Amino acid sequence: MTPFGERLRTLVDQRGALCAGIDPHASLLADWGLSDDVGGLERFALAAVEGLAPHVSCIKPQSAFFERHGSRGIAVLERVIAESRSAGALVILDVKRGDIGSTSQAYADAYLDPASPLAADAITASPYLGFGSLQPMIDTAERHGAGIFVLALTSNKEGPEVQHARSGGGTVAGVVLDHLRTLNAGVSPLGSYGAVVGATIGESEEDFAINGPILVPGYGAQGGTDDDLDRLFGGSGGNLVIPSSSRGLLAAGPEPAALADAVRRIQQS
Ligand SMILES: O=c1ccn([C@@H]2O[C@H](COP(=O)(O)O)[C@@H](O)[C@H]2O)c(=O)[nH]1
Repeated sequence: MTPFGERLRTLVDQRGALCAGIDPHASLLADWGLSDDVGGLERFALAAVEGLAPHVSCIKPQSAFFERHGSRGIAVLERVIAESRSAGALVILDVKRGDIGSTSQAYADAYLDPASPLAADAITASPYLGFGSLQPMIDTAERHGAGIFVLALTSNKEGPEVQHARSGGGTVAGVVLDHLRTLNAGVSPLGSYGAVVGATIGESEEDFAINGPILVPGYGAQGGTDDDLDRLFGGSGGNLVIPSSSRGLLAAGPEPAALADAVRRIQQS
């Protein structure tokens, strides 16, 4: 399998960098006139895939909103992954997994091994049990040409307590970025190991040049703007910045054509 970073680079050149999040909040189901049950979830998620997946490089389903509907919700997530990929998008499954190494392997088997029904092109992962605890995920991603986006500076206001803490000469987030830089070193056209950096983090002195993708949630509903993207990442050449919007796009539904228009408006802005 072609490595994730290379597949992402190619697709962004064709479709632009925007990532569309599929977060079936109960309030959005209500806004779309759907019931907060697995039937409503399925109609919501598949309409979102139809309107968004043919037009963006990445679809990012938020696993939690499917898990809250139990096993039938997970079955809908499997369809979202399969149908988004059929529409040509790469799927970044937002599961933020992280655990001791032996359990990390089980997460890797679930989400990164193509033999699994939940396999995605990439996942989000938490390094806060120590970056080395992610090694089974990294090895599995390497074997199957998948990607991993590791939380560095998250978009929520509580993140700095941990992520700005000092470790060695820099911050904890800086250590995470250093690990990613090392993993991606020398890879062309782009490494497969990305960072998650929120559009809402304000000023930052971190070095974001990791030769890999930077997934930027917080764009749209949380207040992040194009100016924030320019300010934070304008100078970090070699990266690929992937802004991700969920509620901001989904508010345009339920018509798939209206969702597609919302994508076009952002892509042209
Ligand atoms: O730092 C982070 C990491 C992940 N997220 C996730 O992204 C979406 C954001 O949804 P919006 O509706 O566009 O606000 C959501 O799934 C979060 O869990 C994040 O927001 N910040």
